[in-house]
Amino acid sequence: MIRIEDVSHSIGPARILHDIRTGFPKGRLTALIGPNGAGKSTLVRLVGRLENLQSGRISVDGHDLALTQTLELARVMAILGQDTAIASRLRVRELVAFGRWPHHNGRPRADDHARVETALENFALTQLADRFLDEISGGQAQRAHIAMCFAQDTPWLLLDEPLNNLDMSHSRALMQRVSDLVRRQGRSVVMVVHEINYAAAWADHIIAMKDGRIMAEGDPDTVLNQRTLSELYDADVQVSRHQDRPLVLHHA
Ligand SMILES: Nc1ncnc2c1ncn2[C@@H]1O[C@H](COP(=O)(O)OP(=O)(O)OP(=O)(O)O)[C@@H](O)[C@H]1O
Repeated sequence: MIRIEDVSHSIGPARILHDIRTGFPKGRLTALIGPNGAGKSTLVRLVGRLENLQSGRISVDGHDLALTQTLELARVMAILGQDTAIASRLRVRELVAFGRWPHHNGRPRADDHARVETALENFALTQLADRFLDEISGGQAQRAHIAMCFAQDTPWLLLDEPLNNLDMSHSRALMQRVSDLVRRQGRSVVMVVHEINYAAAWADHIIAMKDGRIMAEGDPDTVLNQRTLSELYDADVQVSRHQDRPLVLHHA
């Protein structure tokens, strides 16, 4: 479990997170939802240690994040940030291979190469593996970054808006793959999602954030109701059902 205790965060005079106390359950797919600016990315970045913790405590499977070595953390947790614009003169295969670094420290073995090829295949990137990142589309580049996270082969995956730029079929394929990781391999995934029905269809646990606070958390049936969602997004929504899961309708 990832435990988050009394975490507050400020940027300059602005308070971004207010005393967050929550947990991401182990072996589950957790979706973080909420309007733009709610603090979802900031929370994910703090958990992934891309941002320094200013107050409170975060622990991953009992290990205090503040006391964990970077290499050790990279074997436990892979993180896909929102800012994926890295060196564009890198080929797709080279980017995905970075995911193996925490395991081989610069000396890849046959198993590392095999896992890179599997990740490329899983995200339909084999044909693009020798292309440079600035020679592929935004959605293809997004898939390459996700493939790098998968190649890292960690018990925890933190994905900040992984569906960005993905078309419907690749979005569904990603959700299926993530769900497989959770259900068949017992991994734990936390993802920020804007497309609420992906959370409704696939998540085990949902955390709804607004204005730097947690507004609701629980299983999809608990969180995805008309009252909570209307308040969360300041918009009228209807909640129906499809295949025994909530289906959120927000077409005026
Ligand atoms: N570098 C920064 N300087 C000042 N304010 C920032 C900075 N980064 C984020 N913020 C502010 O922090 C708040 C939370 O941002 P954050 O990116 O965590 O929200 P979010 O819920 O992930 O939003 P989105 O859904 O739009 O990605 C916002 O009000 C944002 O304007």
